[in-house]
Amino acid sequence: MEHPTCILEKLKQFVVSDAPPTVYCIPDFISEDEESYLLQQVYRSPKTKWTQLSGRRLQNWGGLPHPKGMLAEKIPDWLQTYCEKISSLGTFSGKTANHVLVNEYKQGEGIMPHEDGPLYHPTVTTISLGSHTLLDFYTPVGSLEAGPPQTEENRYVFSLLVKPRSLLILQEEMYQRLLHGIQGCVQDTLTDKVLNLSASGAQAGDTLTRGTRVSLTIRHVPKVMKTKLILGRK
Ligand SMILES: O=C(O)CCC(=O)C(=O)O
Ligand SMILES: [Fe+2]
Repeated sequence: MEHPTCILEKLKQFVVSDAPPTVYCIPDFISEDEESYLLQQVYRSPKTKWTQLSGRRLQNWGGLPHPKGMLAEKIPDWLQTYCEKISSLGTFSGKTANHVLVNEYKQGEGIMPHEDGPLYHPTVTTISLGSHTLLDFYTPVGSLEAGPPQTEENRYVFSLLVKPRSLLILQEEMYQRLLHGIQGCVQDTLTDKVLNLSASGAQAGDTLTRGTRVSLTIRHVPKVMKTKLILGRK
């Protein structure tokens, strides 16, 4: 097998050079057949795996991350394959991803700007299925770059066009400092604020209509509990 750092070196061509360190956008990371297969598996999961939130629904695989440690649960083979494939790129400092969030956004749905936080290794990797989206980035509240006033609009800095079948990798400043979110809209009109326009074969002024997008957010949770602690027992 190739050494992970050599692979990460090869991935350098996919770095979005106008963005802060570091974001990789890797087009066609999976084939159309893999995309169909993964969608089939997502929708074949038991209904009870879904949690409905406002503006999206999700499946959590691998356990619930917790400051005291995640009680690890087995990740099904159809996801484990991709955890291993992505980890073999060297994305998690030699560790293997052990947590997957499946998010489903219907047309017009999104996710509020947020940070992924300290329970994860500071790398987030995302495989997109079914539709493109625009991932928007924001400076944190209280940083001096935006405003005043510190409205969401003033804190907005740029977007990335995330295509179906692509792999997105965020690390360092892109993970640790900026917030990310997805506007709940039906159409995206691309502007020069989309930093990976040309690399994704798009142009400012293009209008893209969203469909249902399913994303696989694949991460590594460093703190894992080996055994279940039985709390509150007398
Ligand atoms: O759907 C996406 O690409 C983003 C998901 C996300 O930000 C999260 O689950 O924390
Ligand atoms: Fe996130």
